[in-house]
Amino acid sequence: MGQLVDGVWKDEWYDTDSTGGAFKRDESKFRNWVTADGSAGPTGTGGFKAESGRYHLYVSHACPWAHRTLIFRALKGLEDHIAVSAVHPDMLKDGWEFRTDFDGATGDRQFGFAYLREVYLKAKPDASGRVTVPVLWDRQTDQIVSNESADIIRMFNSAFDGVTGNTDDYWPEALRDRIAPINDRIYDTVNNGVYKAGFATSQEAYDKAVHPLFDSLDWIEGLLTKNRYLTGDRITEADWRLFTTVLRFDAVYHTHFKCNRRRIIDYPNLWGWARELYQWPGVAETVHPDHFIRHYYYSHDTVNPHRIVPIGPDIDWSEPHGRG
Ligand SMILES: N[C@@H](CCC(=O)N[C@@H](CS)C(=O)NCC(=O)O)C(=O)O
Repeated sequence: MGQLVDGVWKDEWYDTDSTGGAFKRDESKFRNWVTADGSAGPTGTGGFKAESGRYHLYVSHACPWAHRTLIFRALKGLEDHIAVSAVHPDMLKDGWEFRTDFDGATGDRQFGFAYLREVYLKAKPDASGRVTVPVLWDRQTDQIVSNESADIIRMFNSAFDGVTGNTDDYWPEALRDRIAPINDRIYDTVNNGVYKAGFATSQEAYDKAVHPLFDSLDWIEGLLTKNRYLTGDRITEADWRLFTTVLRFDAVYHTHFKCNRRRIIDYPNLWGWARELYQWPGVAETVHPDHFIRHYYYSHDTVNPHRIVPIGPDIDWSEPHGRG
């Protein structure tokens, strides 16, 4: 894996020497918003009106951040309006690639590029930073709208309602004060927490990540004992943001990232909740375990140098969830 420095690709792993062994995630660099009328969103510049066929989404089926955007695309009926290209699960010295020799890896359906970094360079020839998925591309102005999944799911939640007629709302006004702090804790300790534990190169950095991770899973189990969903009886973006990490936990993070105090199936309420979300209409079709199992065990050679993909647990996601 590598990154761009002033438009030039450098094959570099995360530098954890300067941070006491701790993994620090880069800030996303493209933060514009698609809105119903093209007015500016909370960050960036305006000019990105919600229109059918105008935007293209680049994802990896391995990536939990990109997976959120695919789930919102499905929940909001955007499949016919926003096309998708999916990278190959192996992320090696050239970063994400558009090879097609893996089921579900589509190649670059817009430009026929070989590497995702070419998409970044097309938008900004002197781009610097990590080349990450997801990326939302504007075909009309030929630029990246956003590479921040948390923003993209909010755009998908409402911007295209006039195009699709789907007004389902996962960021309801009345619950925002409840959702935001739950998102913050789950982002830091769970979504990003598994990466901080897994990419740590010192015991101290690992310990600092793994304890808050399991404290949060215990706290979430408590919430789901009382409530059907994280904020009560209504499913919100907080649930979907957590789901993509939970989905990968037992097969990948438990082993590969050493998050092995408990498995998700050891938490009865969290496990039932996870099955309910998996069984939600349209969601199972967005789940590609072959991509995420292959990606993590095969791509991170500092974590798993021999690239052996372990046998993995038998998990039945279609078992009735009993959350009714
Ligand atoms: N904040 C970003 C994070 C995206 C991200 O880190 N994606 C990972 C894949 S799971 C990636 O593309 N990493 C490539 C790299 O760091 O070089 C978001 O949520 O959209």
